[in-house]
Amino acid sequence: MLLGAIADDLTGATDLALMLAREGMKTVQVVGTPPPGFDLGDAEAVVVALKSRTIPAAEAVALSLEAARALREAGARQLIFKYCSTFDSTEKGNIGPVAEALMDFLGVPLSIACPAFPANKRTVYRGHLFVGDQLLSDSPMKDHPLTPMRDANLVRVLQAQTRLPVGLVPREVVAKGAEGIRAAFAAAVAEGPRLMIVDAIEDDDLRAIGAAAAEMALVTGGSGIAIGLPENFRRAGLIEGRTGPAKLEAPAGRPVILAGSCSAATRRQVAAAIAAGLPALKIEPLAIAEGRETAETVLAFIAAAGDGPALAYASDTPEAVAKAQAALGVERAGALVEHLFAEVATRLREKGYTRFLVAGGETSGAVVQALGVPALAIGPEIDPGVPWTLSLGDDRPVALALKSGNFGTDDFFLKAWGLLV
Ligand SMILES: Nc1ncnc2c1ncn2[C@@H]1O[C@H](COP(=O)(O)OP(=O)(O)OP(=O)(O)O)[C@@H](O)[C@H]1O
Ligand SMILES: O=C(O)[C@@H](O)C(=O)CO
Repeated sequence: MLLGAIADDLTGATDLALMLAREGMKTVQVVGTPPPGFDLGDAEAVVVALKSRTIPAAEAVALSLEAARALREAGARQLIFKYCSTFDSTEKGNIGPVAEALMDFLGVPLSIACPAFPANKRTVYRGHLFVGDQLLSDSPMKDHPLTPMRDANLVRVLQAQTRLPVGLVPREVVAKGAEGIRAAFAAAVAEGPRLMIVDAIEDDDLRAIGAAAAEMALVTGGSGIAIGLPENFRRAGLIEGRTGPAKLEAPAGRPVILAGSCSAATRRQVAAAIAAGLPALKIEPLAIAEGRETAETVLAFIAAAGDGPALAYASDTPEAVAKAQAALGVERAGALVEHLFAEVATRLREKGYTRFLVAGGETSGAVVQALGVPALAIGPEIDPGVPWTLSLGDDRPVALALKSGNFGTDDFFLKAWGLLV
């Protein structure tokens, strides 16, 4: 094992694991910190998926340190702390506190922070994060229920979360390539900044940053920050070049789509699936609360839908979500949907369903936890940031596509199945 990663949510971990696999590392994703002796096979990279994005900072730090210790003990020479490409955090954290604690743990003088993921239109320029053509603070992320992002200046955002001085490696330095970036890192160590936001607007920037960070014990960022790291190990003769699988051999069984994400991309995907004639059942939190919608009603719908994938979705407009939240409370509205999907997924597996496409990070977390999946092998890319995966270490394996809310093209729910054999 060469590279260890700690991701602050499940779909983010899958996103990173795909990046590492695509760039040629044998990669395994584990759900939570693996216990001592956990069989990691011949993995060269291991991504630990935590659920630490919005929990209290002290808890996020403790969980991340536990994962870091396990990864180091398993042999990791370099660690990645993976967070969202939209830098999802609050004034208190958890990006700053976790990065700081991991630097202390590893005893390193300098680390970097770069959420850029150009394939999904997240770029950093002069320290400012863009989502497509908009500054982060003008994007829909400004209204996120848990981590509203109202400042696009990442130096300022990160500085509010850490005692360590935060600096910037601007694009004109990144454009000089690995040598130039390495010189900027050396200057920072001499001058005082300990955490550097690094500009990146295209994959070549990230590859140069990766090469410059070959000796850095900790890097932090979105999945894009990993794009250039496998090449360092390849150059050192520690891994062989190889490309990931084009298709995934999924266990025989029926398919289903469970969408608990209300993000704009997911809502477009739901609309496209309905327009294409997929059997679709809309689930409303109020109907669950009043007992009108239950696991039985959802299972009956899915069973009646035939052999192709049926869609059960709670995805709704911001207005409808706000209404449900006003009636039930934010937490209860979310929990009702998550628990229902978790129960439906468990019972579907008992009925022989083996192919699950789940939309939404929290929703995926609830489903994977309910299915008791300990680890995931990474299969082919459906869209940037979303692979098919195969559950590992359980006796009834399932194929899972765990989609971050805002990832994927509009026809994602339709085209994903073509990558399974
Ligand atoms: N109609 C609804 N009303 C209120 N809450 C809902 C509704 N539908 C889903 N939810 C809840 O909203 C939350 C959506 O979070 P989730 O992380 O699954 O999706 P996302 O935020 O789009 O994805 P990601 O975290 O990957 O960006 C879940 O807790 C889900 O149960
Ligand atoms: O980086 C991203 O955007 C995703 O992997 C993610 O973490 C979404 O929650």
